[in-house]
Amino acid sequence: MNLEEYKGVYVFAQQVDNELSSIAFELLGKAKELAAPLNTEVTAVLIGSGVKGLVDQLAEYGADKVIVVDDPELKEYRTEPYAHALSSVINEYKPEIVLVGATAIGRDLGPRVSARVATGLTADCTVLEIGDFPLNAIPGQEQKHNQLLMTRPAFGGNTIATIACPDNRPQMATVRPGVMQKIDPIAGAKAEVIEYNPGFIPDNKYVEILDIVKELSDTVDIMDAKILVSGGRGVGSAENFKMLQDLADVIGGTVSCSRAVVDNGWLPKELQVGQTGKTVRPNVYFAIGISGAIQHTAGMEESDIIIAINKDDSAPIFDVADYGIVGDLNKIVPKLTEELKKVVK
Ligand SMILES: Cc1cc2nc3c(=O)[nH]c(=O)nc-3n(C[C@H](O)[C@H](O)[C@H](O)COP(=O)(O)OP(=O)(O)OC[C@H]3O[C@@H](n4cnc5c(N)ncnc54)[C@H](O)[C@@H]3O)c2cc1C
Repeated sequence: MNLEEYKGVYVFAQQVDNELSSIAFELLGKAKELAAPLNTEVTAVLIGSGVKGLVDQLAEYGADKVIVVDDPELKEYRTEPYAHALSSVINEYKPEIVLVGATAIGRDLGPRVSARVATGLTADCTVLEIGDFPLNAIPGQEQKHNQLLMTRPAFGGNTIATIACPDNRPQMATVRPGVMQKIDPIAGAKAEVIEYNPGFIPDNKYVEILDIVKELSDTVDIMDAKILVSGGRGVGSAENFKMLQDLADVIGGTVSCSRAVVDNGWLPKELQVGQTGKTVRPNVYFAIGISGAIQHTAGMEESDIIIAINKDDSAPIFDVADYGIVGDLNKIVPKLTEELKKVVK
């Protein structure tokens, strides 16, 4: 493998029902940052059926080029044709870096594609940067420059590992939604468009979709909420979450929770924040009766303002909190709700 042949930072621009997923824009933001020290371009790979109309949005969020693979076989996500499309793009255009969202689709697609193009993939990265590998080379050891350094929690979140892929290309990573920042869209930006179709031959490996049943939810996605009122085991029961809901109602917030709450069956998994839940970045995050385990803080520490309420003044949540209230949540939360009612119109 001649590594010099591989150029450019590529992003799998996930779309569902011909609507781009937020992760596509987040990855473009990161790709732009990575492309600068490499002096290279950002390319979005847009795969679907009738998706050409989405090209301009990708340009506005940072794509210099968009490779469009448009085929009726790609209308709904199916592993085989999508893996064929993305691995064919990689074999044809030889990117140096490929970023994929760690969504349900990306988690299925990324590893399969990396195996097909015979390279490595680091899953669930929280930090991506360009640097030297190994960081501290011992005398006589070759240090490679301009490598993609991919950082992710390891061993159940108890340590942080930085992984590189120095001998193969492309360097592939999946990134969880909500971790990377989108750029402010540049209105009217245009990208070079390349249409590419590797050909699709439906065979008995293609899954036939008989029906799609959409789940309807009346709760706000916690990843979109500006204010989160998050409760932990300290809340004590499912019924006691009514107290957190009352607070959320007054300030226009959404209730979320720690994993202990989900494990106890008090709230559904879709409301869980953290390493095995969702990564959130609201303007205000209330952590009520949450100890602040690393697996929880990994999913919320980027919030603008963190307010912790805990009866234990040595709880680790206070290490990441901007404001802390030490005391019994059963007394503090109703008082806070009453006081806020007076000021919030
Ligand atoms: C691989 C792995 C992945 C994980 N992923 C996640 C994840 O995604 N999200 C997540 O949250 N966790 C995750 N965990 C679990 C995590 O390690 C913690 O066990 C969990 O976050 C603890 O939840 P908690 O803070 O609600 O409960 P606890 O740790 O039990 O803390 C309860 C807190 O409430 C306080 N408290 C109790 N009563 C009151 C009161 N009356 N007033 C005020 N404060 C009170 C206590 O002082 C305590 O600090 C994961 C663990 C592993 C191993």
